Amino acid sequence: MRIGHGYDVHKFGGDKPLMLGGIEVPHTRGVIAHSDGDVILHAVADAVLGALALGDIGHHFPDTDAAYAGADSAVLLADVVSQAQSKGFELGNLDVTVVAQEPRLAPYIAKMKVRIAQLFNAADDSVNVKATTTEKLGFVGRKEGIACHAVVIMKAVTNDG
Ligand SMILES: Nc1ccn([C@@H]2O[C@H](COP(=O)(O)O)[C@@H](O)[C@H]2O)c(=O)n1
Ligand SMILES: C[C@@]1(CO)OP(=O)(O)OP(=O)(O)OC[C@H]1O
Repeated sequence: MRIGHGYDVHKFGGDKPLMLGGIEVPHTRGVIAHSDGDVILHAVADAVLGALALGDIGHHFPDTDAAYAGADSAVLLADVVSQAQSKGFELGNLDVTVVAQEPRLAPYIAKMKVRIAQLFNAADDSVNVKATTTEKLGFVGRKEGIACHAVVIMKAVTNDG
């Protein structure tokens, strides 16, 4: 088993829809990013890459590469999952904490969970997504952006079935 941690931040702004956990979350503001700016999927991808000692998403999908302009982060995560499979690893479990003063995410958490599990070809109960504010403290509290932490266990694929 291998453990990995991922962390990402994106600043509110721009004119893109707000993508979080692979779904569009209705909000007055999106975030500034080279890709679609899905801070949850970026943290998750970094956690998986970390678990397998494969670097980070900036290394695999550089923000200087026009190929990733407006990229669907679900496609980037699927690529990372495929790299993990090639190394003989699959999802054990994933725990995500998204840190946002706004918008209120509780109504969308279940859908994010299902979408992320789908991207791993894993059972829904392998994935947990939770949200917290920072009680109006710091850049998140000032509603300047959204942060996300992800912790993952990747387990070796067994062929005893
Ligand atoms: N963007 C957010 C942040 C939090 N929640 C939910 O509210 C609960 C209380 O948040 P605290 O910051 O006081 O811990 C939290 O447990 C989340 O369920 C939310 O929906 N959206
Ligand atoms: C996802 C990538 C893809 O170009 O760009 P951004 O959307 O800017 O996201 P970030 O988390 O800053 O960095 C990783 C990038 O490689």
